[in-house]
Amino acid sequence: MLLELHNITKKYDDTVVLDHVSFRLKPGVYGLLGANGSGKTTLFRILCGVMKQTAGTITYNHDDVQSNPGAFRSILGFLPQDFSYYPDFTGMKFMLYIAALKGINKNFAKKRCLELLKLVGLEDVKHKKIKKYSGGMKQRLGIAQAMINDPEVLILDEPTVGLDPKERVRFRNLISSFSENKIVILSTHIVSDVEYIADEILVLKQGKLENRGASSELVNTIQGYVWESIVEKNRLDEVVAKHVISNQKHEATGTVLRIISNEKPTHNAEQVQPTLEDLYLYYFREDTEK
Ligand SMILES: Nc1ncnc2c1ncn2[C@@H]1O[C@H](COP(=O)(O)OP(=O)(O)OP(=O)(O)O)[C@@H](O)[C@H]1O
Repeated sequence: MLLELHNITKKYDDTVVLDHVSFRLKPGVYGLLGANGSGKTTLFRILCGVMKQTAGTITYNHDDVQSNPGAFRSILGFLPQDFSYYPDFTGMKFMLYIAALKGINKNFAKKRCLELLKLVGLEDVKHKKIKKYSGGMKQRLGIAQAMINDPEVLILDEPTVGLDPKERVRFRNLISSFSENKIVILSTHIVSDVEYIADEILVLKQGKLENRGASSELVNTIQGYVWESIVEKNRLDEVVAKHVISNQKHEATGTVLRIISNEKPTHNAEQVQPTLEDLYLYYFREDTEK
């Protein structure tokens, strides 16, 4: 299994939204990390054949996927960001409906849908209407429908948006358990979603693949740029205004600031070990300030 993007470029009129994005993915979990508007959804839509790139090619096992879209679609599972559920359908009916759309044999479909609903923890509510499901339950149904054809490539666009921390953890565990011998690509701007489960993180910034690597490798690239400093109350506003602040904690002696800066930001600042959250702020400081 080898998915390769070669110089994928997408323009809307004169605006370049994806700029020569190239990467090769073998089985594993990949976190596509980017601020809002960095091009994640556009990239996924192109990968899934919903949209055509302006230039570049995509190959799967060295075959051009767009010259035989049916073949690629049959091994692809997709959970779009704006996935629409039919609120009056039950979970089971919805799964059977998706199975029918994918042309799965009726007898097999029932067995497969039950199996998947069980796997995502919706067995007990399979005959309940989706409008009664919580956000987390809907997302779990979303992943179940994306898995219906036992895909080799699974694409999940911001699957954890709107989930509470407990559901997020559950969702992450689910993805890990599904990921064996699959290429799973998951986009998010929530760092903790990918920090633990992604084998590799792809950082997309303003349409360009800025960096890729294991979380620890990427974090090492900002070694020396993360600081902690105790700042007295009367200087707090000034320091906060001048720097990218990753965290603020009020203590009796003053405020402890975690600061992202190429240079020592205050006289008493001390270097600390960076985290992936710091890396995100380092890459997307302009985007997050907007
Ligand atoms: N149909 C369109 N016409 C023009 N510009 C578009 C169109 N669709 C998206 N864009 C622009 O392309 C850029 C990338 O959008 P995209 O939705 O791919 O980003 P994203 O990383 O998925 O962001 P988000 O996390 O907000 O969904 C944005 O600047 C967006 O405004």
